[in-house]
Amino acid sequence: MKNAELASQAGNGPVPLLEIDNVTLQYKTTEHLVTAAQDVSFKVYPADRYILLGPSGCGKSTLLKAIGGYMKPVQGRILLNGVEVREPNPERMMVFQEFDQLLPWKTVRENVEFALEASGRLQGKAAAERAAYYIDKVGLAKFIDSYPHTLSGGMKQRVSIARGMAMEPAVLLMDEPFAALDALTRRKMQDELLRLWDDTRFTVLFVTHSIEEAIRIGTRILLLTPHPGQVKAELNSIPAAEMGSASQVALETRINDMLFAQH
Ligand SMILES: Nc1ncnc2c1ncn2[C@@H]1O[C@H](COP(=O)(O)OP(=O)(O)OP(=O)(O)O)[C@@H](O)[C@H]1O
Repeated sequence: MKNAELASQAGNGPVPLLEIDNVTLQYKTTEHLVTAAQDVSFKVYPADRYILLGPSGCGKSTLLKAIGGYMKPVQGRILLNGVEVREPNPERMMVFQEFDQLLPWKTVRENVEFALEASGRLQGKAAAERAAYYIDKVGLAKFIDSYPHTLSGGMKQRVSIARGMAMEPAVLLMDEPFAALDALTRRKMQDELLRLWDDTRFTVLFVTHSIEEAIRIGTRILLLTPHPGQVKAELNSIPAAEMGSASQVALETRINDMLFAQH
């Protein structure tokens, strides 16, 4: 039996899927030691849409990299299902902001299949079927045999999301995935992500510096202080039906005040 199940049976309440426990992250360059995040703790539960929100340079991407297993904490631990994260793994798939995450010489279908096969997740017919399923989910069935250079930025980003979701990771890590899109496409992609989530209830950890995006996408929002990032607060977002209402404005104002408060 897994540790998480044991803890749950011991009556310790809901068990986090992901636990960031007192984590400090640093970069060592030849001249400097940069502390990107300091003593950060938070917990992500299954089916959370968990947002890391904070000003530029507060260490959001660095935290995501460490959760992805690309960087080791100098202090603290990162646990997925009770097991310490030590290296990258398909259980923690990343989707980045850049549009050039796809292999240009492979079609949409081949890009998604390749990730499944190279990671050892699925092979052959099973990989092809899984790829087609998620490409359809992101509305690109008609473009399954197209090459990336023939797609718009938003479409390429959809392929990256399909590729991440096709791995059916324990947690999908998204680093400002819509930041480089125009406002209209960005809004459409946000709605699409929420529709996908309604369908499959995956767990997502999403980095943004847009307060509006955090409220729209998130169920819970972690506010980080300016560099080096420390936890300022953790807030619940509002239900989708309240977007555009006075409660959205109130939450935006509250977050804004907290992010720009001096203490
Ligand atoms: N490879 C690196 N080497 C040295 N310092 C780095 C490196 N990457 C990031 N940093 C520093 O770590 C700090 C946190 O950077 P990070 O990219 O995690 O912030 P962020 O909150 O994601 O910012 P943004 O919203 O602008 O993307 C910054 O001070 C940055 O300069």
